[in-house]
Amino acid sequence: MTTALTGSAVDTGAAAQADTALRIDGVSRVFGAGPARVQALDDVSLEVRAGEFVCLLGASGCGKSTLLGLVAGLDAPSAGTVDTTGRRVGMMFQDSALLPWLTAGGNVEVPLKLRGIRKAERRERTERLLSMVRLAGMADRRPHELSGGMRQRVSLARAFAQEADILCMDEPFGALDAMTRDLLHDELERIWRETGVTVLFVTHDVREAVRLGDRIVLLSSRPGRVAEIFDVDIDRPRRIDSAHVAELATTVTARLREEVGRHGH
Ligand SMILES: Nc1ncnc2c1ncn2[C@@H]1O[C@H](COP(=O)(O)OP(=O)(O)OP(=O)(O)O)[C@@H](O)[C@H]1O
Repeated sequence: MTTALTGSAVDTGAAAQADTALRIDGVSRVFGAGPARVQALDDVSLEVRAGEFVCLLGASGCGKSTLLGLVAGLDAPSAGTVDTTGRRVGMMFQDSALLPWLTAGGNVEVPLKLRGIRKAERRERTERLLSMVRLAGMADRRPHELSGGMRQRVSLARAFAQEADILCMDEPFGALDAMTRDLLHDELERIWRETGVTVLFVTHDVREAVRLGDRIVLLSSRPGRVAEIFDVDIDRPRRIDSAHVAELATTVTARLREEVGRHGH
């Protein structure tokens, strides 16, 4: 496994199976011991199809980021297995985490550089990635010269520069205003459809999960378990303020409330 500032590339070497991109089987994760012991995840199982967009939804502290870290190979389960079927895994975080001394283009180039791609090709790919997130011509700007939304676009371009088959996204738009977030949902959906990447997207925003996901995996808290899986049977492209999205969001929210109530949060 190689771990870089921008994320990680993991290849488990397991036999790739045509349609299953990710198999999580009986996964538990315990942190600490004695009175400080926290069971973050308990017996989580989930299969994700290649090209599927799965949203992990749950209350704060239910283990969403822990599960993502296990898939990305940044952490190991206490029990159970995570099989990424030989596929490359990439990461994108809430904080754009751009390197301030590099330009937007320089930041996007980092994963390409780490993979030993030559300069001319790096430049070409970076330009393509920046236009994909509608930042063509911005390659020479430094992060402080960009708005929050633009920085997150650069981060999105850098995430796609990892050329991952499975992209783990940990609340990537959580800190953005609603309008910018809306635009980035559109961009992400478009790029996801163009690239066919498998996405595992963590959020605690129900509407965002319904807007983006093919399926929504609702996790319960303490310990994190799969409480329910919702199929999102709404035509794309979706609008976050559409009646269909609102209707399913109401159902999911009610179920989420039930889970939160059960644990006295
Ligand atoms: N390295 C660690 N050491 C000890 N406890 C940890 C560690 N990482 C996570 N935890 C605990 O495991 C539980 C799950 O944390 P995690 O960050 O995965 O939740 P989350 O659902 O992503 O939360 P949020 O939505 O607030 O980001 C929490 O109780 C957290 O305190």
